[in-house]
Amino acid sequence: MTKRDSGQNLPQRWPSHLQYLDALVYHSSVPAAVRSDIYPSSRKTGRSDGFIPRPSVAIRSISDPSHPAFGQCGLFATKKIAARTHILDYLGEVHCDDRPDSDYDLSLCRAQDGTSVGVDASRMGNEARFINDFRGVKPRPNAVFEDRRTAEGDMCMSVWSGSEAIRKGDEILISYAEDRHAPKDPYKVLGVNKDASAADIKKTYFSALQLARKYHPDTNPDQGAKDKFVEIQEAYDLLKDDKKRAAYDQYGSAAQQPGFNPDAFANGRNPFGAGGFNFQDFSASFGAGGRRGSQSQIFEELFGAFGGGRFGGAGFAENTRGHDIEVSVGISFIEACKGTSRTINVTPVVNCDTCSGSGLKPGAKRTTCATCRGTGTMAYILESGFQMATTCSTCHGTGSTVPRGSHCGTCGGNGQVRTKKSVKVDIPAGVENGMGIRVPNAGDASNSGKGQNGDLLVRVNVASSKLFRRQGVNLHHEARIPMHTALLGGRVRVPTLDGEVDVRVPAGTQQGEEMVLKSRGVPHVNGGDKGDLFVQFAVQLPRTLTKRQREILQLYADEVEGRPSVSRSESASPSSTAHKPASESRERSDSDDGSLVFDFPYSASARIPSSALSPVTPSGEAEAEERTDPAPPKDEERRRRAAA
Ligand SMILES: C[S@@+](CC[C@H](N)C(=O)[O-])C[C@H]1O[C@@H](n2cnc3c(N)ncnc32)[C@H](O)[C@@H]1O
Repeated sequence: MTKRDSGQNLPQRWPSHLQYLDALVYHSSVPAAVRSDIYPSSRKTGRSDGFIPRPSVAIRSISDPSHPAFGQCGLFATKKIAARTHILDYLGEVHCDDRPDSDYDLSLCRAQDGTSVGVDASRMGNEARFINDFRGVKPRPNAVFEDRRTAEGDMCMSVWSGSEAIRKGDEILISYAEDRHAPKDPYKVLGVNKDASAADIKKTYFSALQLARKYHPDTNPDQGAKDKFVEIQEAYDLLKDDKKRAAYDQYGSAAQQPGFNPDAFANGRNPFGAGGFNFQDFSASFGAGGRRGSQSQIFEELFGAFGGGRFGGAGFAENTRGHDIEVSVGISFIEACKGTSRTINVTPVVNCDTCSGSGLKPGAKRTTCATCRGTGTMAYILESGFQMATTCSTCHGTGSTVPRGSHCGTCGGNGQVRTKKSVKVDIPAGVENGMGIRVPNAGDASNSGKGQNGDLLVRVNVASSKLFRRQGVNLHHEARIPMHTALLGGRVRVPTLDGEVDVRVPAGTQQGEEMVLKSRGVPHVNGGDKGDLFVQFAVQLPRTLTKRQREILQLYADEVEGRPSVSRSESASPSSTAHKPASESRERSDSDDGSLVFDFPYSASARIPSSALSPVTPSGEAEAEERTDPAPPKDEERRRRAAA
């Protein structure tokens, strides 16, 4: 079974467009050989044995603006989870194709033939897909990934609590930067010292051959044994080659990745070239070239600022840069049109003032990091098949750790703390809903304390307006005018961004006709001319009429329809022009069917002359230059309507 019955027992907040899984699903990109390697049971149905019907977790929205995944979701403990406890499996689509755009693509394992196998939960998965990375949220993760074989022998990635219990209500946070599939330390695998001679290594290898044979796939069908055999072989292959060994000694496991270029690595560039890393940058949406580096930079879409780790999408250079902080601000429609500013409170990671970022008590010294052996980097494999080095999560790229008892009392040895800061953000006129502003360097300090700060990314939510509808830089306003103003002409008060103006309504204005108030719209966000304000007339018909109004209109109707109206005209107002016999006040014309009809009683011009539209106002003046009308009814059509 791969999917729950739709709508049944789905976790709360499970997105309706995603398929919920009970077990891993195998994508067609997984070759048969790899499939039998990682999925020997080939069960068609049935649960993965790691599935817990009601995991002790719940998906919740992240409502804290200082959380780097603000606005997204995270996974939280609904009850206390004891230390080193299996929480749930990371389920999704097992695949071997490239998924560089997926933020939910985890490295599952490397098949025996070296094929990189991923599990992608972007389209389907379970609660585990909502687990966020710890960086920018907490100083350390409280959960770990552990790849394992299920009872049936299928490969699977599980999430376990770490060395401490997870409290009820805590967010489950993991480090996506570690790669459990990176090659292991070859010295440790063979059990030799770092300074062992080539002869010693060879000797150890051959004496370990006995052990290796025990693990040879031909003699031991167990998958764990196969892995062990490959491990020993790979360790020896590396250490027997002087060049490879020297590179490993210098750069750690990153040097074991295909295509590794030590020169590029040494220069701080991506040592594996550009291929495969689909690192997105914020695209400057307004005007060519963007404005990165200016005080505030506009970008069209916020992307997950999640950098590095198991998921595709980040480049090597990102490792030295601090995390971006994402926040949202709400502004009014008018503020968006005219520009505004906001002071935003953030709590970025900064270097500790007490120890100047060293993490040490005065006089104490750091020791070489045991995890990365001082390189500050760890390797991991992208689903694209490329591999990359990333910051060591133990020493955060510094290559060293603080000995017990030597920690700085303020930062606890991290060298960094979170601090409250207020950042003034200028929001330019013309900003549209959902756009973002980048404030360079206002994000977290880099893990190593040496790289560039991350940025502050401010998403702007613009409230809608009751008066205006916005289309790009143009505004639209519906001006309601009474029937008599439409018929006889008059004035209407129209709101603009700079206050109300009086606009002259020409006699004979039709429902839906528009006039344009030039340059009364919104400025382009990157400068340039303002748009226009389109005023559309909505003619309001009275719902009730007085007796006198009814009589006047009846006279009008009689005239239009060519009926004699003698008796009624006696009771109508003597001043009314409608008293005149229809034949005197109206041109007559013959209809197609031979009956007599009267033309519409005033001249409805298709275009209102601009002179007629010049508004006169004490508070402002708007020049209406153009007008677009619905096609005027043809004579024939008018006659038909009148006859009807
Ligand atoms: C596996 S998903 C985690 C679940 C995600 N928050 C959601 O609601 O679907 C990974 C994505 O979450 C976001 N994310 C998770 N942890 C983050 C962190 N520490 N900093 C920034 N973004 C993070 C990034 O957008 C990343 O691409």
